[in-house]
Amino acid sequence: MSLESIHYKTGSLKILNQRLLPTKSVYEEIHTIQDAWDAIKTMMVRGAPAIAIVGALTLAVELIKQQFESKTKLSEFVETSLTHLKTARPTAVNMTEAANRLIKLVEVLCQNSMSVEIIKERIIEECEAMLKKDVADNKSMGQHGAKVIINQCGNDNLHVMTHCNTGSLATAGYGTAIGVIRALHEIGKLEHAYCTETRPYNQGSRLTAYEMVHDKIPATLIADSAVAMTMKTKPISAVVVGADRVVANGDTANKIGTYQMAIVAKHFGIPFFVVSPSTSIDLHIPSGEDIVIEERSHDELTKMKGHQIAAPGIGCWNPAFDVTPAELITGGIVTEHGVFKPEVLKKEMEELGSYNIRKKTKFEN
Ligand SMILES: CSC[C@H]1O[C@H](OP(=O)(O)O)[C@H](O)[C@@H]1O
Repeated sequence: MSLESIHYKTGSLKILNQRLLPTKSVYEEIHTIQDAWDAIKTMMVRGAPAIAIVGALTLAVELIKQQFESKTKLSEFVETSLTHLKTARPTAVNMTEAANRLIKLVEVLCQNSMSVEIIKERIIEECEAMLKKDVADNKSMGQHGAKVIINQCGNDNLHVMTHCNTGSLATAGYGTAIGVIRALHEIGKLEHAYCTETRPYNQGSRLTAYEMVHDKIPATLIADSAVAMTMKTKPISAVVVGADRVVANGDTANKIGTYQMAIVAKHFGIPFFVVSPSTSIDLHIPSGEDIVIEERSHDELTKMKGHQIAAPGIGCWNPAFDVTPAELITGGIVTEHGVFKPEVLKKEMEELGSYNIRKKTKFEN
């Protein structure tokens, strides 16, 4: 059975409490928008696509249990709820993309002659559709990514390195960068995967290692500081990472540590791939300098499971993400529509029309 971070049926949402993995597998009920906001903020659920999907499904759960006396009241509730959810974590664009898309939908529907109840049902349908679409997009990226890695790196004996967690625990299932690793494994082309522990939240050691063992994918856990040594001494074919926000010139915000992996990969001539659904692509931001980088609690550095591991009183800086410049994404950006070089991403995505070009001129958080 595949790992699922989200258990949803109409009127009921439960999420796997990822703070307790890998030792405990506990699903928590999400009843309200504030429950979802808290779960996202405290990283009970994390991963750019999963955050947006949990946010949208929470709206669906809230809508199903409420009656609205007017279209205005319904529209106001949808907008207020989604606007709040956008504030939980600033760097990943997926929650913002979903929120803006749903707010636009309810505005358009309310201009129609539909009843409040019909509009409510349409919004719920749109939220629920995100689950299946995410898995379909991930499997499409898995195929595109596997094909491009085989084309660029050889047909077998592939050793692939990844960072953080981008699998079933970061999405509705299958994963983005880990989806490419799964696709290579499924066709017998993956010799070995290497996953970094990904300090300080340890998405790699706690979550990716858990997924690799669960799926019986041959993998080795390494310290973040062992990336260069691993690339020097092991036959690493490619590096595949996820994305929280890919911007118009291809610069990509991803988990802290991605940038230095890209620099080391460049040094060793190892192709570096970003795997990102179009829901993580924000063409409104021209380059990486304008991406808001979340800074998290110093406790994530100074404590581990509540135990003090750093001298009390030490200053800390804990950015949760960094920005990899497009020129270091040497393999390409893998999307559900295909693989694009960073320099043509904006043009290709606009031509595909798969991206809702938002009309706002100001940058969105
Ligand atoms: C497909 S998940 C994308 C992205 O999200 C993760 O961040 P976090 O665990 O803080 O939510 C990580 O940056 C992944 O690459």
